[in-house]
Amino acid sequence: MAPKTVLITGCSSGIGLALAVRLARDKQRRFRGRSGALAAAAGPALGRTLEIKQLDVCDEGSIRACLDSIPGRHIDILVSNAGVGMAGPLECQSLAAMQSLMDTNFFGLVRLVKEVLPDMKRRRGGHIVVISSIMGLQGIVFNDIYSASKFAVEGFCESLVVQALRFNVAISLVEPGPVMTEFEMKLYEEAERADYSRTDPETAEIFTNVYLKNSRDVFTSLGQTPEDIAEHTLRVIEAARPPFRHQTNVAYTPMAALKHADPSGALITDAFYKLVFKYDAVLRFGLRAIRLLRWKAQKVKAGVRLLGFK
Ligand SMILES: NC(=O)C1=CN([C@@H]2O[C@H](COP(=O)(O)OP(=O)(O)OC[C@H]3O[C@@H](n4cnc5c(N)ncnc54)[C@H](OP(=O)(O)O)[C@@H]3O)[C@@H](O)[C@H]2O)C=CC1
Ligand SMILES: CC1=C(/C=C/C(C)=C/C=C/C(C)=C/C=O)C(C)(C)CCC1
Repeated sequence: MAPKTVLITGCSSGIGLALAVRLARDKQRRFRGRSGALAAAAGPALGRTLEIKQLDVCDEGSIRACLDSIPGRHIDILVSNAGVGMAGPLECQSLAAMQSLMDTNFFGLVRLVKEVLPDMKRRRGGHIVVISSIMGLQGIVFNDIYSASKFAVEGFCESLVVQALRFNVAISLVEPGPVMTEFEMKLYEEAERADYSRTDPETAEIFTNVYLKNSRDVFTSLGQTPEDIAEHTLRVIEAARPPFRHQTNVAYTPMAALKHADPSGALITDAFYKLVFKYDAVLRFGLRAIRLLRWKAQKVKAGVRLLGFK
């Protein structure tokens, strides 16, 4: 099988970086890629199965220049990963910042697909893999704009997939829950800088003392590594019949199921309300228990390695 050309956006850190490194180091050398800035992590794969390119998903010219530099503009797999986060009370966020987030997370994908899909349709083959989020299926308190951007991504792909299939082009949405990357750190840094005088004291208190505190615990207890997401994405890429949706974190599957179990929306809204405002002690206890179990599991794994079993 000839190696496949993969274009991954947003490779300077996090999921994009882990995926680019994973594909470039594929033992069977099935992938050839061009991506963002990641020379340091690429090691010996650089220049052989990995090439680095500048690409701004908010700039059509930059996308076109990147594609034009690829022989025959031939891309087998596009991984649309570039994205930014935003969390906090709506009143504290400027419209310009919201529009910029939509421009990256949603229109960035649209710009890429507009450039790549016609070539894939002509060739009657290709795969567009989109790093969406569990928040593209269910909103989470104080993530109003970010979640809206991922809902837009999901709606766009859901509409497009049927037409694409007619041309033998697959579309897949990868839907991670929390992942431990710079994404999380950037959110906390922004929260430190935010001007909470733009909202009422009660909302500010809920965001900083309830949401942010629990969110940190959620990331440490339920968060996946970017390498985990790279493995999940690889499985989606390798599949003989790629799934349209793929959730990476089983802890979040009940959340999405609850939404669809009750079309009125009462079940899921009520569950979230209670988790945030009523049973937060239970939530914290549960998260602590999960952290402890994960820590124990790591120790066991390390012990097994030490004994030479792996
Ligand atoms: N971390 C998480 O908890 C989750 C993340 N996701 C999604 O995963 C994707 C990757 O995020 P993650 O790895 O966590 O975060 P990181 O912040 O580590 O990585 C984001 C990447 O996107 C790039 N990027 C941002 N804007 C642009 C742009 N205009 N053009 C090109 N590249 C850009 C960044 O590059 P640079 O900084 O150089 O601009 C960076 O390489 C995002 O789409 C995010 O929404 C989904 C679920 C959970
Ligand atoms: C589950 C849960 C919470 C937080 C979830 C978070 C913080 C999820 C983050 C997901 C991300 C970052 C997805 C990125 O695309 C709360 C509201 C604290 C309390 C209620 C239960």
